[in-house]
Amino acid sequence: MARLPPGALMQRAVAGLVTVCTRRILRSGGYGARVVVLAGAGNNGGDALWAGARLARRGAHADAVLLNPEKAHAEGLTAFRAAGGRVVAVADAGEALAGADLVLDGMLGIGGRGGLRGDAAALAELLAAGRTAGAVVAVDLPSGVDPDTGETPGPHVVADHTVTFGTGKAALAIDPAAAAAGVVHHVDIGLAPYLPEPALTVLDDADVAALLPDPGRESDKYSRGVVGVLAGSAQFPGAAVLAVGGALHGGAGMVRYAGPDAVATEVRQRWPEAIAGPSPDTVGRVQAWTIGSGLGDGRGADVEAALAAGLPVLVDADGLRSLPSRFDGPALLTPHAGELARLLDVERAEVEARRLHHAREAAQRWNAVVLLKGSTTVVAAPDGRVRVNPTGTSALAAAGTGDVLAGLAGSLLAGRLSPLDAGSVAAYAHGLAGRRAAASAGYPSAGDVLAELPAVVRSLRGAVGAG
Ligand SMILES: NC(=O)C1=CN([C@@H]2O[C@H](COP(=O)(O)OP(=O)(O)OC[C@H]3O[C@@H](n4cnc5c(N)ncnc54)[C@H](OP(=O)(O)O)[C@@H]3O)[C@@H](O)[C@H]2O)[C@@H](O)CC1
Ligand SMILES: Nc1ncnc2c1ncn2[C@@H]1O[C@H](COP(=O)(O)OP(=O)(O)O)[C@@H](O)[C@H]1O
Ligand SMILES: [K+]
Repeated sequence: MARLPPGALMQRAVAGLVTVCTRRILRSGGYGARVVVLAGAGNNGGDALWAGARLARRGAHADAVLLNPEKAHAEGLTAFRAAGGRVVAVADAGEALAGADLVLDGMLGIGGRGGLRGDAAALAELLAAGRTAGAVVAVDLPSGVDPDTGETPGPHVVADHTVTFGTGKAALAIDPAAAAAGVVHHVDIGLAPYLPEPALTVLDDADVAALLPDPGRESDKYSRGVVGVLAGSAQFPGAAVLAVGGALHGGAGMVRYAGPDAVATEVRQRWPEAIAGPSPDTVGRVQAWTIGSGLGDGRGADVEAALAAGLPVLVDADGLRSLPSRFDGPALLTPHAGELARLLDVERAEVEARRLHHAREAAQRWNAVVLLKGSTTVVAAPDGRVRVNPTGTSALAAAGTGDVLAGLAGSLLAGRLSPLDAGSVAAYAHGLAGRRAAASAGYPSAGDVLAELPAVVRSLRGAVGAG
């Protein structure tokens, strides 16, 4: 803002917002459309009023509801009125919304804190009650969500689309706020050279492709990394089969399974390429351990033996009951919300409401990377770096998919990825496998997800031309 004429950034944002509305949402391109602008007192309201003005100039019929008429964005309001826009009282908002084709939610943007109050909350309530048939387009963010955490501290707008400016925001990536954003459209307003290091990042195909291990010409099965899997039990033998399956597709040169004979037999039957032995001490040397999926109770000594090796470790599920007070080597913990709630002694709902906060807190407390699973997978490192996985799908909400993820991420650890990279790359590939599995199986099982991993890895590696 300091380097540009006043209002220039806002005009860039507004131009992008109007383009999305006219090209992607309003079939008529704006002409004849009924637009309702909900405008708060800040610049978010300014964006929405300017957009309303531009749409009115294209032939839309535009109404604006001002939350705080004395403090409304002055230039935006003048432009809106000059273009033929009409200001309606909050009390008449219901009628205007009922006939709208497009609602521009400009109540609150990145300046909002603490959920909507008063008239703003009442307007969000009208939208939630289905009082408009129009598309709800949030300007920058759905009003009322917390911009930087993905939390929804109170009433908020639930949008069909969000047009966001300059850079992504945590609220657009992390549930529950992200669930309120609908389809997200990014508008570049030229901020990139001036932005600081991001507080969190979202990987894309090319990032993941660059991180995936690439077997060199002179690699052998040991140099590619050997992963040990301490998982499964008489009660949950399938967890061992699925975790070993995930591990076999994550690039490690060998998978060693440690567990009871009966389970090892099932593992070998499904995966003859896996090596098996009864315990971590006897199964042979590894470069990383995946510990815990379906392990059940009473294997504390085995867990301790695997942890004592001082190698990079992934700890999942039942293994999370035997954590040391702090890790001093590379560690990746993969709890779901219920498991993290137990670790932190809070309610599960609290973890789901504040995913970023709780993942960060656990990462600090255990000095480990924490991959919190669920509708948004958040991977938080103790040094403060956070990655949010963009590929998740509720198709993964099926028993055993977590075991596949644990094996896959452990394999990447053995391939010498850092816990942050291993966790975020595994979550990314796992999400894509879930999507592919849903496309072919409808309601995929964990086995279906596992079966798609090779195609996912092949296509990601193809993205960098790997052989
Ligand atoms: N930065 C950029 O480069 C660009 C930014 N741009 C745009 O600016 C937006 C940010 O604008 P902003 O900073 O004026 O804040 P904004 O989101 O309008 O909210 C502040 C107002 O809300 C009020 N308020 C707060 N909490 C509330 C609550 N819970 N319930 C009710 N009211 C509440 C608060 O009142 P106060 O607390 O001060 O009394 C104040 O009046 C950004 O999201 C983007 O759209 C673009 O133009 C492109 C360039
Ligand atoms: N609603 C959802 N949206 C996206 N992913 C989900 C959802 N629910 C669960 N998942 C994913 O499914 C997997 C389930 O793992 P987990 O809870 O450990 O199950 P299990 O122990 O049965 O394998 C995780 O990768 C998690 O992120
Ligand atoms: K908004």
